Amino acid sequence: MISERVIPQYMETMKTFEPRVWKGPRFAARNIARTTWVPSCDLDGVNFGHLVSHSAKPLFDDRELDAVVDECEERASTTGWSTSRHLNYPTTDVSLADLPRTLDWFRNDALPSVVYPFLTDSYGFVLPDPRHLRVVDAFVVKYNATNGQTRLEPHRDGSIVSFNIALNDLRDYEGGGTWFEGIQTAIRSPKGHVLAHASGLLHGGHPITSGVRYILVAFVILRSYPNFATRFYDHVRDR
Ligand SMILES: O=C(O)CCC(=O)C(=O)O
Ligand SMILES: [Fe+2]
Repeated sequence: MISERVIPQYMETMKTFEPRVWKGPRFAARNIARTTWVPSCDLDGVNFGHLVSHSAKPLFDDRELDAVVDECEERASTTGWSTSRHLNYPTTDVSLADLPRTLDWFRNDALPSVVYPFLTDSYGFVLPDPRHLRVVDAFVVKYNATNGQTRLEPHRDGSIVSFNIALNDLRDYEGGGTWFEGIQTAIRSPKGHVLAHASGLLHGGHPITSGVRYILVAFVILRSYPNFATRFYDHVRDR
């Protein structure tokens, strides 16, 4: 059920997404409104926070997101979409490693100034300072109701925290969203919103019934924490 077991490669791939400069946050992370689900509980039954965290506002401009989709479609028009990058639960995707403009924006701006602060603020009960976080895989996923993949079956990612950035508008497709088995809900994320979750939660891509949905998905680990998938094990095992 765990989709990613190729952990040794993460030591190499994390270098691709390492910020060259650590910019300060764009917003004070504590001021980012968010909706949360799935309370975490430690063994004494104490809840320290929630395992799913969704920004209540867009954290990126349309211009930045449109540039990601444009570069991705431009690249896919020559080399095609990949459907074999993830072994057990493959998405139709393009790696950010193949999108130079997007990669530069992602590693040097989006991660250090927006997403990492959002994650450490959402998961302060387990994640330390943003500088310890490392993305090990990041890719643009396309769901297409008429020609291509429409869903992703429930699975668990092999990182510590996963997040996705919605790259297009909810009106561009029907259905869709990130499905969480534990709450029996698909969270439909408006353009620019960031949806983060403990990677080990059982989740999937809810089927779209019309249109096209684009998201940027990334898997995050802690630099120097070797046992990634089980970091949240006590929290996710029944969910
Ligand atoms: O479509 C989604 O919202 C989920 C995608 C996902 O879980 C993944 O790519 O690992
Ligand atoms: Fe996933």
